[in-house]
Amino acid sequence: MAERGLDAHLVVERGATGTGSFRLDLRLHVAPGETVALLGPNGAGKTTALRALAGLEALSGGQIALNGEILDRPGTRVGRTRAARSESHIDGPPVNNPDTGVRQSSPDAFEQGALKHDEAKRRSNREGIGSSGIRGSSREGAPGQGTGDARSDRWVPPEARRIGVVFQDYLLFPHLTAIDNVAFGPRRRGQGRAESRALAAEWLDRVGLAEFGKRRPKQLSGGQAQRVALARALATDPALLLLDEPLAALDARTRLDTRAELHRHLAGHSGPAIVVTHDPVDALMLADRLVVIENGRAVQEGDAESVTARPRTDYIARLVGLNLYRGKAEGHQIVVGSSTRTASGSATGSGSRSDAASAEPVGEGGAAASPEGPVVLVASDPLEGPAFAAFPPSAVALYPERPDGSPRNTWRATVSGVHRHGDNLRVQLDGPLKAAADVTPAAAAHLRLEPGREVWATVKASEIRTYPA
Ligand SMILES: Nc1ncnc2c1ncn2[C@@H]1O[C@H](COP(=O)(O)OP(=O)(O)OP(=O)(O)O)[C@@H](O)[C@H]1O
Repeated sequence: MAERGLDAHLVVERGATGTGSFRLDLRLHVAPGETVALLGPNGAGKTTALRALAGLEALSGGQIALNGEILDRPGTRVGRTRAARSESHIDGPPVNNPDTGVRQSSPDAFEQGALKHDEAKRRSNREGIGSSGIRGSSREGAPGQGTGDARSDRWVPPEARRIGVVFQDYLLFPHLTAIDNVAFGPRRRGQGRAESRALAAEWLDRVGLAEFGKRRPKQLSGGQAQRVALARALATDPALLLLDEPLAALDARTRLDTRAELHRHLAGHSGPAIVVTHDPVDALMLADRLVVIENGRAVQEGDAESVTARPRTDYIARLVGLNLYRGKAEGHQIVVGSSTRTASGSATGSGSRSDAASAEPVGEGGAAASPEGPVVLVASDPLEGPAFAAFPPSAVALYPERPDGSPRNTWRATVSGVHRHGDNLRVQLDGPLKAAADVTPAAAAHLRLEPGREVWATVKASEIRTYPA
């Protein structure tokens, strides 16, 4: 039986474009009713992944299956057809796809995109892609049946994919009213005008905008426009919902309300959903599972609790606000650092560790390996082998002099930067263990914290979390 939900292996390769090359290689399995957050730094490939799923960018390899139907699968005879269709989607104004809500900045851009898309379709048809967009004869295998290396090339164009997309800038058609924006998708899918408008009215009501149907996008607030965009995506009853930074353009207050509402709608959506976000709070609130991507690959995935409790890369550590180091654990000790020299004033409990394994600390603020050598941290929980050690900036205490009766982890550090962090100040520390520490403004004044100032830093063993690397 065909697998329900999304089952995708997205491989997108971009050759050198003057700014270097990029390869996305990402496996995504999203169950019906499940929401996955795609998180990652700028340029990680999140938008590329969404575009590939929506059909705006052709895969170079792998395949996309939605409820068992293959939407994109480059075959072994990749030739002009794929090149032609990818070129038509990547360049110029993005392809207009009213069903999926693809970006367009003006009616002109909309028309140009539509024309370009029509031309691409004509070209595809000439080259053997039928109106369903599925290329391949029975000789090449039935739909959905992979045949190992001799795979058939299959492609379902964006407008034929049952996918709803909400982009961060809402992408409503500016010349259409809210209700016509929402009705556009059902209309395109062949429903009558009255029926489409009735459905649109129902969806506007569901997102709390029953009274706003006659307004044009520029007469709506950011939060309202976002809700119209969501209604528009949901009105087509999509099998897959894609949301690209759905809350990014909203102010803090609207964001809070809209997030809660979006969460409700996602809970009511029976298909798989993917939310791209930079914001860990959005990810934690909206998603059942997080997939963190860096450089086009998944570096960590799991539920919010496991990812935030045990970050495995510097990016995730920053996201959740932890100091993170990679090293080698020997019982309660974990050796972090890149050379074998022990820095004076490093964490107590460290002798000269000439046997220390080379280890690479990853630290808050992009810390590199300490040039001063390894540091031995002492943690409450014992562990053996390659390990991560993590602690929050709030666990670091700073002193002008070495404190008496020091906790197990005490080291001398130099302040390299100070900036506001909520009600406190976040202090970047250089030295044998690069770290971030949070202090109150009063403590910062008392310690006269400024770049170049030498201080003593401590962390209790019970505050250091260790886990296998
Ligand atoms: N049309 C394009 N042509 C060539 N390279 C591109 C194109 N669009 C994006 N890229 C490159 O592909 C890589 C992935 O970009 P993508 O937009 O998917 O990242 P992202 O994770 O969504 O980033 P952000 O968070 O900044 O939106 C980047 O290196 C980017 O420079």
